[in-house]
Amino acid sequence: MKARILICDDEEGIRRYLQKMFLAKEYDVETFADGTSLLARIEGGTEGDADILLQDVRMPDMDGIEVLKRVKKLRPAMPVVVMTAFGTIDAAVEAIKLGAYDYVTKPFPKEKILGLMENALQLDLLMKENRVLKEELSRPDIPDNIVFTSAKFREVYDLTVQVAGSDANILVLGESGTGKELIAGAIHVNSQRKGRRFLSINCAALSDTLLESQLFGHVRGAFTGAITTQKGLLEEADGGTLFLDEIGDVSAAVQAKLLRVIQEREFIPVGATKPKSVDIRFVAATNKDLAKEVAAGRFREDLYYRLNVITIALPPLRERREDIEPLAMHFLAKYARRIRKNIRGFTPEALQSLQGYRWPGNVRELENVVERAAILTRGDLVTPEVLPIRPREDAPLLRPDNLLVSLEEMEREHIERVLRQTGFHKSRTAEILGISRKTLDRKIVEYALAIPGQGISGTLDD
Ligand SMILES: Nc1ncnc2c1ncn2[C@@H]1O[C@H](COP(=O)(O)OP(=O)(O)OP(=O)(O)O)[C@@H](O)[C@H]1O
Repeated sequence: MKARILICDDEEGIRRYLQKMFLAKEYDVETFADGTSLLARIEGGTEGDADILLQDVRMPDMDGIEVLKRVKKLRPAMPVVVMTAFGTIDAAVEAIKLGAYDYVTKPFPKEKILGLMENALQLDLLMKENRVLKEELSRPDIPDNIVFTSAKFREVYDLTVQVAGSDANILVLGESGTGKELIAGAIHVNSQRKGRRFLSINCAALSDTLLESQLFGHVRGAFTGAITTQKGLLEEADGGTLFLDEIGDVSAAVQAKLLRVIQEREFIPVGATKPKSVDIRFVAATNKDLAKEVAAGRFREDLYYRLNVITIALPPLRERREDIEPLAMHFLAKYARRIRKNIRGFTPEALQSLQGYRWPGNVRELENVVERAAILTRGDLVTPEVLPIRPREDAPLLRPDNLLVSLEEMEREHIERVLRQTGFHKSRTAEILGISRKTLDRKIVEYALAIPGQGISGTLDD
């Protein structure tokens, strides 16, 4: 698709020169002789109908900087390149501060302006793609993908749909990997807010400072490294639903700030002075016993009551074994399709072994096990050999007494065992081991531990 360029300059000669040059490069071009007509065009247009603006900072009818400010307000994401005359470098600096992509000083060679515009358009395209990807990533598998046959889960699902419309905050409880995020997504799509955004954040995976800036956003210069103003998830999720995973891990300071958002429906971005108001439904989840955390003084009681207007408790997989087969078939179809293999199902022995296992990591562990099996299976049925679940793996490792191993080896084995037991849930593993998430990530890389679905860990990302 051709990019559409808006050009605003009071000199007719420049307008004609630029128009001819861009048309020759197959761009669509619209020209404007003053700020008023340019703003009228942008105001009347729709999002996405112009890709970039090339604007003179000197205008006959109004200050070019003022025009830029208004343009940025109307179309914050549209890249703007400003043209300045010799001796007006201050205006160029001001324009960049206000969010212009770059500037050129007149007179400019043709190649320079063409190159600059192409770069700006390229960057804009990347940013757009990035935004789409981010949205896709934050979207969980929703209803169609909730698989179950057990009466226990049916009860939970019915309750979910029933309370979804109420707009009350909801607390989802359940062991790691039981589908808490999936249920949060189902609450969102069954609510009035379904046209708006569903965003989620794992409160345990981030340091306090990072969590705060992710949630509340920050203004430029709020802390070292804050080179631009960044909107937080609260602002992004305005009108929609925000899923706070592992709420039980939030520090006292962030708990206080969250309480304020829920009570007053407003928050202050990090480094800002003025509050912003928001309308958000909160769905929080934890695998901790929050009531116990409250009793122990680690979680604010008032926040607990604000979040826990309604509770949905997800049963662990071992208490609803009827769901194992349909879930296994669902994941097998998903992963076989992804790797383009034709696998019909499981042999009776494989199925039996799936049904006999305790599933400490619940559905997430089952999904990982099936994904691995899909990769390793050669025929059209999954056999027990490719299922990395043996009753032995639940049992402690036995080793002849005379076989002495290093502390390191012990550490490696222990970390691996806990990872397995939690269904490769890193935050939970770190908690059990009494180390930070960061340390755990480092050790996973150091010991080259295999995380299902990720292969051998080579990065520090989750
Ligand atoms: N009933 C279900 N049907 C289909 N997929 C499911 C179901 N329950 C869970 N899953 C899948 O299992 C994985 C783990 O689920 P989810 O992330 O919702 O669990 P969670 O309880 O939020 O985990 P954690 O406490 O570790 O954050 C996801 O990939 C999810 O899609």
